[in-house]
Amino acid sequence: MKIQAKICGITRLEDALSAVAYGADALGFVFFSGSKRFIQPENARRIIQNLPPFVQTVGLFVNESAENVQKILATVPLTLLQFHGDESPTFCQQFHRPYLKAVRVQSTDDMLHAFARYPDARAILFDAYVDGEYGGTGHCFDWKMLPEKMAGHWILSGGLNPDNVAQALHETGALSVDVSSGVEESAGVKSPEKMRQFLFACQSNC
Ligand SMILES: O=C(O)c1ccccc1NCC(=O)[C@H](O)[C@H](O)COP(=O)(O)O
Repeated sequence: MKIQAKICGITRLEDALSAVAYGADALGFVFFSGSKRFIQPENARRIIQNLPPFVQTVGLFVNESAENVQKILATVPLTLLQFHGDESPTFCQQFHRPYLKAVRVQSTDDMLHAFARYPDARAILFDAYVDGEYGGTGHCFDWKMLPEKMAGHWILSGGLNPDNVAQALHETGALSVDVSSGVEESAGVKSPEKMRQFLFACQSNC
């Protein structure tokens, strides 16, 4: 099975084009003003307009107001929404768009409950829990916490990089991965070489 990979925290067109050239399936745009990778909606729109048509464009939100999510949706052609805060199922559903729900993992129960709580999510994204931070931390969670059987689609995230992604895929059986800081030169600036290595490792895992 082909491993699907999302490169998150895109802020520059050249990074988006490199990621796609190396085989990324999805690009993430962070609309959370507390992030070092925040992108203005107009800039995200300009980048997305220059992408080939079949690349998924993921808009990432953290406890944003519904009004602001709607405003961003009116400007930016997003194919998927990613809710990375404490959003309720009702909140996530109201936009009538496919969505991912991120869970910052502290226990196996957290993961099992997420599938029950967000049954209509396209996938649950499992990320590391770091106190006081919502994401993009560069930390892994303990993959041993992953349950034997998942109730739906899921994405492995948190602290992945070119050096550990093959091992992560091998140990967890993940079919979809997400990375941000592990393929960066500095916050919000991606490294073409790290993205190439990361995506090559994913593709070699088929
Ligand atoms: O990337 C951010 O700055 C960020 C900030 C607040 C909430 C979520 C954020 N990123 C979400 C992602 O999907 C990241 O790719 C995910 O957290 C993994 O990040 P990393 O451990 O740096 O690979």
